[in-house]
Amino acid sequence: MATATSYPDPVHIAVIGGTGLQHLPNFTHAATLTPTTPWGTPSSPIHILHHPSPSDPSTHIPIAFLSRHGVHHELAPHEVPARANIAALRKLGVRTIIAFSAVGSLQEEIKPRDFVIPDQVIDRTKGIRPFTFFEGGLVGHVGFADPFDEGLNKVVRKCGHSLEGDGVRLHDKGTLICMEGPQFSTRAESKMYRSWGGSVINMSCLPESKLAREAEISYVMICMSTDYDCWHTSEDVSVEMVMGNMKANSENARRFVGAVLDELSKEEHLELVSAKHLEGASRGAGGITAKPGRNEDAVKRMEYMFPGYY
Ligand SMILES: CSC[C@H]1O[C@H](OP(=O)(O)O)[C@H](O)[C@@H]1O
Ligand SMILES: Nc1ncnc2[nH]cnc12
Repeated sequence: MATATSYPDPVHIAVIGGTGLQHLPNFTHAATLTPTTPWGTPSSPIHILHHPSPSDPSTHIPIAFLSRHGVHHELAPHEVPARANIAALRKLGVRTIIAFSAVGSLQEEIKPRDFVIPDQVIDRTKGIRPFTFFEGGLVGHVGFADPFDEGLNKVVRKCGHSLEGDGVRLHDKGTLICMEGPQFSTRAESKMYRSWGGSVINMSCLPESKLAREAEISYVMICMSTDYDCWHTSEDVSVEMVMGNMKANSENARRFVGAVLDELSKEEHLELVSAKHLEGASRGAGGITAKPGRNEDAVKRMEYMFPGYY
């Protein structure tokens, strides 16, 4: 059967898969989309998967899946077209993103293969990644005090804890350091991040989560620890170590994501996954540029996500 290349209905929930989580098997595949946005093409085709509705298994909830580093992990963290990814998801109707990431642990108690749901992030990227939709004649400033959606995080934590004792260990909170990479940190940097209160470290949360906020999409990140970076007495991080732990624990990672999708598909979470609480935030944020000063092309680009906003 030929794969559909379009999807007729809005899709509210997306999963962004990271290192070692390039597919979500065990879901019915409904369509493969290859959109182009004013910010380029996304990292990978977007797969629309059908998730059986918990209240009526004869119906389904569509889920969008995107592989952050490309289908074969060919995009380095600084090459991920985050604006195209987020814009394409928004255009599909996405209002909730469950992002997945392989992270280094900066704390003894966060052991390799443990899961962490961060509630804060420290930006250690270097400004070389395009990081905003608001530029070129349309200025906007959105709030980012709490980078991860607390309502969604509560649901994610509950799902993670429900799998505990079954191989899953979960830490409810944490400060994520997002570094530039692609090289791993020096030992001095790793120790400095610990002194800052960092819990885990990756190279992928930013600008992804900032752009999601600008796109009025709720965003959370499920992190899986793969190593102790290089501050610990154990062996220093390497790609082999990251991939080895990801592979060994990938079944738990998939079960975790599956449990979150099961829960979010319930009718009681409809309001939460529609991110009603973020609606209009970017209209106000972008209102700072007076109409006569708005650049036509910048406004046109934003029309892709927000028709009629500016
Ligand atoms: C392969 S180690 C470094 C790489 O792993 C993480 O990827 P992701 O967040 O997409 O799971 C980290 O952020 C780096 O991109
Ligand atoms: N130690 C580390 N530093 C940055 N990103 C990572 N992803 C997995 N382990 C990491």
